[in-house]
Amino acid sequence: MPNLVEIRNLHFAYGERPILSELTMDFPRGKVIAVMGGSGSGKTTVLRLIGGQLLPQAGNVVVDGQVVSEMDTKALYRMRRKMGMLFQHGALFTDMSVFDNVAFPLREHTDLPEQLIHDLVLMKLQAVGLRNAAQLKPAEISGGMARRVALARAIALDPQLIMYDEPFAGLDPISMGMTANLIRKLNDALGSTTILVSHDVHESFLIADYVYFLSNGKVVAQGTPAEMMASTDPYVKQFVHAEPDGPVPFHYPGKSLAADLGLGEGK
Ligand SMILES: Nc1ncnc2c1ncn2[C@@H]1O[C@H](COP(=O)(O)OP(=O)(O)OP(=O)(O)O)[C@@H](O)[C@H]1O
Repeated sequence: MPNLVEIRNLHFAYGERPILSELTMDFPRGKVIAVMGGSGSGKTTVLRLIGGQLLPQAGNVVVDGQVVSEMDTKALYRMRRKMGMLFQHGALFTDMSVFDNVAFPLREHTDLPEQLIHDLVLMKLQAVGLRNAAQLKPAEISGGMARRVALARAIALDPQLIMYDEPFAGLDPISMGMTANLIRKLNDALGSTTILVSHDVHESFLIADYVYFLSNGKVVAQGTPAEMMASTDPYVKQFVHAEPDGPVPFHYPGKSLAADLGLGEGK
């Protein structure tokens, strides 16, 4: 199967509230795929469905040929071991050194001897340029460095699939560029597949092979970054060129301000 992950005709609702509908997406092996869209468009929900933390009401998520909703607990656990995740605000353990943070998944999920864990951790830290920071505590390094440590931790088990949720959030431009390059380099070095949830167009387009745009729980546009840059679709244009006005409304849907102020106009 050329795709490591496939989503087919998926519907998902939180209780009564529909979040994703008729969602079909492909995540080909070896590629970096960006999932973009405005706040609340359902991007994080897609990651949770792929990780099996949420189950769809209809349709399927297939990971490495297996339907996630049909997996038993053991199979789910096996699958998750092959996934590295870097969550939004994915914090480091503050009372542990950089070294111990990266060693954590190895100690938790494997029976490898401590000497081997030591070497593996140093290799991961070397890959993110922080081998010499191994003994520092998270409070002693910058925000950009902390993000790189979190990256090293996410790839500690050499995952087949790496999922990042807003990895650039809160970073300065230099750290952002560095993190983006690392995401691409780590994907290629590990021969893995990367799903990158972000609303940062510049960084995502630099490293992604393919881009999906979500709006209101649906794919509204997809293609290579170059295709998206050239797109005349109003949604894509608004997003790519950061235009404040367009198909994406600024206001959360509901009553009009006039109605709320009791001015009687509309609802
Ligand atoms: N546990 C939950 N229960 C009910 N609704 C939820 C829950 N988690 C998220 N939602 C809603 O689902 C919608 C999609 O959320 P999701 O986090 O997937 O969006 P997102 O595209 O990742 O947004 P952002 O970029 O702001 O993180 C939002 O409207 C959110 O309010």
